[in-house]
Amino acid sequence: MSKYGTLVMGPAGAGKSTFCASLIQHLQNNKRPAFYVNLDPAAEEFAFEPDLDIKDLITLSDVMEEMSLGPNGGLIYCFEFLMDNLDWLTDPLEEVTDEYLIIIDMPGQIELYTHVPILPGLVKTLMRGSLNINLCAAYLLEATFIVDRPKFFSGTLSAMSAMIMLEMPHINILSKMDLVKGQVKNRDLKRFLDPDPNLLEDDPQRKKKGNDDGQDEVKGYRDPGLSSSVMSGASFDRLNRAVAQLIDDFSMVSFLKLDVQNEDSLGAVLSYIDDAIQYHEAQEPKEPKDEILDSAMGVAE
Ligand SMILES: Nc1nc2c(ncn2[C@@H]2O[C@H](COP(=O)(O)OP(=O)(O)OP(=O)(O)O)[C@@H](O)[C@H]2O)c(=O)[nH]1
Ligand SMILES: [Mg+2]
Repeated sequence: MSKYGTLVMGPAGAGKSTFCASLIQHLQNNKRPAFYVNLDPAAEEFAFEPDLDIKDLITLSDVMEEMSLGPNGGLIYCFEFLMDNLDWLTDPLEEVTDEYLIIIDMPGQIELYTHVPILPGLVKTLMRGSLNINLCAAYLLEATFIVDRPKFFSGTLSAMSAMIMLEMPHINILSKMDLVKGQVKNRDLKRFLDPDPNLLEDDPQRKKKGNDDGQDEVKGYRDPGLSSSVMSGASFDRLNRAVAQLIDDFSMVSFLKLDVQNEDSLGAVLSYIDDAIQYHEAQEPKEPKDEILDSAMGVAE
């Protein structure tokens, strides 16, 4: 029997848990079951109670207190502990049947997705061996990043880094679209959904900074603040262009739009996840048949 799931990842506050909750609600509205796994050992509140919660195994606050670690070191410790106790995760997942969408809510510490080699091992356990879950990564980046173009490319680079490190079906999502509604023209938005390195050349902020720099030079004064002295110089521009070019050369990252308040938007993202994991191919056409039979026999729902 196959199993199906999505691993919801992305930087801190990108909207991962909100997306998980909205997706579960959307699945329920469409009579599809979800199995919700929380792997964030610091998460406190949930719109839907997780079916499996890492806090029943280990909590970040206990680790920080008992091991005298900070939040990031503590999180890595929690994941190492999880990897040493994988039965806690794999045993209940063995029981999950193929109609379920397993939704795994991850923490937001970016080092987990970039350079700590824990996630590839976890993904391998979930996707191979006896569990054999058809798993798709859903990497969220919040749409407000598009206001600051260098920041957008830096976020896109982290998405690409996760794609390369995890080697699994992967979709990237621009979350919190409601926050940029009306602020970006559709034509411009397309250049973010399919990242265009020329966005940096056309950056209104850069042009403005350029002018500001010019004035500073005339006055022989430079603001000692980090943002103007380091983050707007020619080398910073060159670095950003190199990052954008790298992303373009790999041609791997494109984004889907997500507005969690909008059922159509959730439905569209879900259909990409379903396609990536081939969910529908495996489903027995039992429900429609039952419905036809029921209606033929005059059985009320
Ligand atoms: N306007 C708006 N706010 C959102 C949306 N999604 C999440 N938020 C808010 O953004 C904040 C972070 O949302 P979470 O869902 O907790 O984000 P997360 O990625 O799970 O955060 P961490 O687990 O801490 O990394 C919360 O205050 C949410 O209410 C959205 O689609 N639109
Ligand atoms: Mg969260």
